[in-house]
Amino acid sequence: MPRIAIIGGSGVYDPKLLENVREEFVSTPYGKVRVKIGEYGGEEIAFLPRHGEGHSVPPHRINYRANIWALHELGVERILSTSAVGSLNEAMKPGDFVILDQLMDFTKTRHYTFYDGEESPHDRKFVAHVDFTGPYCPELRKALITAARELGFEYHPTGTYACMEGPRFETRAEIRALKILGADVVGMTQCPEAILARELEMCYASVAIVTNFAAGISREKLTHKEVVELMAQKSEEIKYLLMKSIRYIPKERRCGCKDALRGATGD
Ligand SMILES: O=P(O)(O)O[C@H]1O[C@H](CO)[C@@H](O)[C@H]1O
Ligand SMILES: Nc1nc2[nH]cnc2c(=O)[nH]1
Repeated sequence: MPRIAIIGGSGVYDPKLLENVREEFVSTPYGKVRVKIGEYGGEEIAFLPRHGEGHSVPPHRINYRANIWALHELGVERILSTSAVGSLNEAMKPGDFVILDQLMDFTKTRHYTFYDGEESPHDRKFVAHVDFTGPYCPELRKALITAARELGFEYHPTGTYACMEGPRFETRAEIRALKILGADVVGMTQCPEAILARELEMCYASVAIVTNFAAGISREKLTHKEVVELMAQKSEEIKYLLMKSIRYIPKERRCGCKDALRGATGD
């Protein structure tokens, strides 16, 4: 049973670090999910490409609830993810790694919760308001930071991610506004992915890889091609970072993630 999962974002479509990979189809109340499960470092790791194998699913159409529910069904407690981002912070350059610690949600049409009361398509029919002060697991963040430092990568131990609806990139005015609001990087997939993991009391952290300066800061036209190309250039480093991080994840969970529902339901 995999305790740890990796969710691969743009440019991360196959679990290069896993061996003896098998596929499991997990039925969830939100649909079926195909998950790869392999071995690394003597333990089972699950892998899920959030955009599908051939990047066929755009960010606003990803079935985040099915994905996170499926990993929970498999027994996953800890999720590491990658996210390709644009940078609003001149100190965060293309190719840099940012271990996210905060996010802001500007998405519009997504499904943000498992807790729809009586309408929930499962037996968790209660109302829940989870604390999300710190959206990322401190223990997973520490593992990513330690690994990035030891590997000698260009990394930033904190960063605020603004999640936009997409699939278009931003206007110059939107980036100007996000910078005033304190965002460091911008993407399209951390919400509701991070929220849903917390709602199922799973630990979640994301390593953002800066692929470009954001609209109005970059002198070039923004292209998804550039995003995927840079992610391809970074694929070995990303693999080493994930492999090393996994070794630093404590066996015992001492973070608050595992008790996220305590007090959230009013009982
Ligand atoms: O966040 P990931 O999945 O890395 O994908 C990023 O890359 C795409 C834009 O090129 C968007 O989907 C953005 O969210
Ligand atoms: N929203 C958004 N996502 C990205 N992913 C990679 N670059 C970008 C960007 O500039 N904006």
